[in-house]
Amino acid sequence: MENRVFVITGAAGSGKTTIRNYLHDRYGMPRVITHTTRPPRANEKDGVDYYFETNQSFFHNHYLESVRYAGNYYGSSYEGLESAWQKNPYVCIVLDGAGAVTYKRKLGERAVIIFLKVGNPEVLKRRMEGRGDDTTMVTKRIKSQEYVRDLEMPAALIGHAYEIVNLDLTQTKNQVDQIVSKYCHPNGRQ
Ligand SMILES: Nc1nc2c(ncn2[C@@H]2O[C@H](COP(=O)(O)OP(=O)(O)O)[C@@H](O)[C@H]2O)c(=O)[nH]1
Ligand SMILES: Nc1ncnc2c1ncn2[C@@H]1O[C@H](COP(=O)(O)OP(=O)(O)O)[C@@H](O)[C@H]1O
Repeated sequence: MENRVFVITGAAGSGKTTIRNYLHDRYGMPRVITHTTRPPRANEKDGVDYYFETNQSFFHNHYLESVRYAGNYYGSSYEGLESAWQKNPYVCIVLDGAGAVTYKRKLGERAVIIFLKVGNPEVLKRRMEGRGDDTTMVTKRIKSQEYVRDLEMPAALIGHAYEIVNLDLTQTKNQVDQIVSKYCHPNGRQ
């Protein structure tokens, strides 16, 4: 059985974390935890949501890829991916658009990319506020070029990624189920 990493990408508030948690809860896929210098949100825990780093400690890790997003660093390590694959051949990770492109380029067929789209930026803003994000952070995020870039699927992924419009969550989960069923069969064969 070939290892796969389901990469969930899209703009802030598009539902990436929600779908990552769905893949974990419904299919038992381990979540690859990434590293960031962004301060934790009120409900976030170190080692669960992210490995929270300082501007110094961030650079002590060995990254498969890393990016700067809205003024903070984010990176995913080879070790994190390998250790998730040791637990299960199917794992999931949340990345920005640039990270998703790098995963596709480096991992080829082993990276299954799902781009979540929400056409209306007002809906995204409401979702970020609704989950309790700090208002100043939301304003900064929306002004960042990375946020604007991730509203659309990266050109390099067109034809190499699945796109789901995440408005109705039940429909989104059904579409995710259809994608997963192409790779994971109940009897364990691909
Ligand atoms: N390339 C890359 N992007 C990451 C990594 N970890 C998180 N991200 C992305 O960084 C962006 C900002 O994440 P976050 O601050 O948690 O905000 P959120 O998207 O509003 O939940 C999101 O697009 C995440 O998918 C990583 O290791 N590498
Ligand atoms: N289809 C949906 N309809 C309404 N709310 C949603 C939907 N998908 C996710 N949400 C909510 O929107 C907020 C942002 O989702 P989240 O998964 O944290 O996004 P991201 O990780 O992409 O920033 C959360 O409060 C989440 O519960």
